[in-house]
Amino acid sequence: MTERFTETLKEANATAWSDAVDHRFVTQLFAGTIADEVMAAYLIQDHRFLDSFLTLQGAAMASADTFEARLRFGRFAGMVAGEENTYFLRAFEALGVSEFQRENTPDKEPTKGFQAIMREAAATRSYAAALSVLTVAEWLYYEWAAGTSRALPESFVHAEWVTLHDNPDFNDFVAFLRSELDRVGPPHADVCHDFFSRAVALELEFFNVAYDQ
Ligand SMILES: Cc1ncc(CO)c(N)n1
Repeated sequence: MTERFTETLKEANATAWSDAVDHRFVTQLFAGTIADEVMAAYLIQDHRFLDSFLTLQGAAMASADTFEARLRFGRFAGMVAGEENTYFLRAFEALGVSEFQRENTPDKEPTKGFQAIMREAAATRSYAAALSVLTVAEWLYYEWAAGTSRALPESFVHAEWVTLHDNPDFNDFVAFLRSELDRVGPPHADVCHDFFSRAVALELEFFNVAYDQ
């Protein structure tokens, strides 16, 4: 049997992929030992990630070739714009992050990098390109969140960041993204490899810079 296209993409980026999945951010998140300043710095940047992520989902919805896919993107975008966004607002409150602080914190490099690659992928109007970036973002998060049987941390700020990326709907969305990229990616393999590997590198950097204070 030939290997799945998405497996080939992941294997081509195996080192950066596992460095991100096994990052100390993840270990400390599960242990509940992550410093509040690190979690706050990460979430401030990630709330901006969410904005560009929704933009790219809109582009994927527009460029998808089936009604079924558009329905799936629509449902997921509703969850992100709803309960996931609400998690951020509750977490900022619990961590004592004010709106002033959020507005006056500059974008870090990986945040800018994600905004740029998502804009770039959207501008190609290629479903395969959009899927390559979306698949990295969701599949890599699925792997660190669902890949182990670790107990959930106590604080909702930590625990819900895990369960947002390990629940039946999220896991189904990851499976959907992979099967879509397996289906439409191979004729555009070079473009997919390019977007996929740049997105994996950004994921690793995104975790790294949460520790730069
Ligand atoms: C940086 C980053 N990658 C992936 C996800 C999952 O959506 C996220 N929230 N943030």
